[in-house]
Amino acid sequence: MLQAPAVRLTSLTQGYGDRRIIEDLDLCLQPGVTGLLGPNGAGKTTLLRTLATIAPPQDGTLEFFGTVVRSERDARRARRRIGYLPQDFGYYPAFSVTEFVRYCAWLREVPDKEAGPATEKALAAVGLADRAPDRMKSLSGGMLRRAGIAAAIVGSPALILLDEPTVGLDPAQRLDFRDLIRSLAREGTAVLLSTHLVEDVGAACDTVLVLKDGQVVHSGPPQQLARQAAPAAPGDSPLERGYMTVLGTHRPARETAC
Ligand SMILES: Nc1ncnc2c1ncn2[C@@H]1O[C@H](COP(=O)(O)OP(=O)(O)OP(=O)(O)O)[C@@H](O)[C@H]1O
Repeated sequence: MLQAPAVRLTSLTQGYGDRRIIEDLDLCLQPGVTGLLGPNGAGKTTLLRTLATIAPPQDGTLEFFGTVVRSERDARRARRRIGYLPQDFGYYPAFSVTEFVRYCAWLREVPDKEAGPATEKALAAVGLADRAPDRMKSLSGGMLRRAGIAAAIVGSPALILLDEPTVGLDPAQRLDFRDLIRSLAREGTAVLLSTHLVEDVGAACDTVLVLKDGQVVHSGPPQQLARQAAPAAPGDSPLERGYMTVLGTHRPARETAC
């Protein structure tokens, strides 16, 4: 039997008040790493917040692992399986790194017995085991970001939403981060990675979505995006040129991968 996709959006409309940011969007996410590229203001964060069930859709259907979200109760149930790293995440400065990640595990209702080992595992995965007892306020910007990544992956959620997770990471940590999300994907996790770093997408993603004005204008493997590159398109790599090319042409394409 075919497995239900991690996420299925049908005719999603989302915005702020009367302002529509995303309109009539269909989208399907499978296990693996999906990169989400798009210019500033394209609607990436709006999409991630919707998938994190922070803001209910203005219209359309949101489905996780085959179950449609129809109520706050459904949303809460879905949230147990979703790890989310917002672009700007809040934390109590006086919390230790362990307390912060454990608190995020508690918010996601990771069972008490599992929360301790899961916290240790998540901190080890982002290379922060040695800073576990330190206060959050003592971390550097890149370390804070890694603590946020640990909070998103703690308890092994089946769907992980990451909003610009590699901002502030040094090159070695970015390479480790790519390894981390690839290994999560191998275990069957669906990872949605919103980023402006095209090379992260080329190195770590199975699929790339390009969002422009709230519409998916390209969907497919990174190699396919690279093949779109027009000879005169700006960029330092085929993938960057392909990205710039599809942004320039803006052909709305329905995402129908599953
Ligand atoms: N809370 C809000 N209230 C009103 N408008 C908002 C709000 N948050 C975002 N917007 C608007 O929604 C649009 C999409 O913003 P969003 O943050 O989703 O884009 P993005 O693709 O994540 O951009 P960036 O790459 O700059 O992070 C923008 O025009 C933005 O001004």
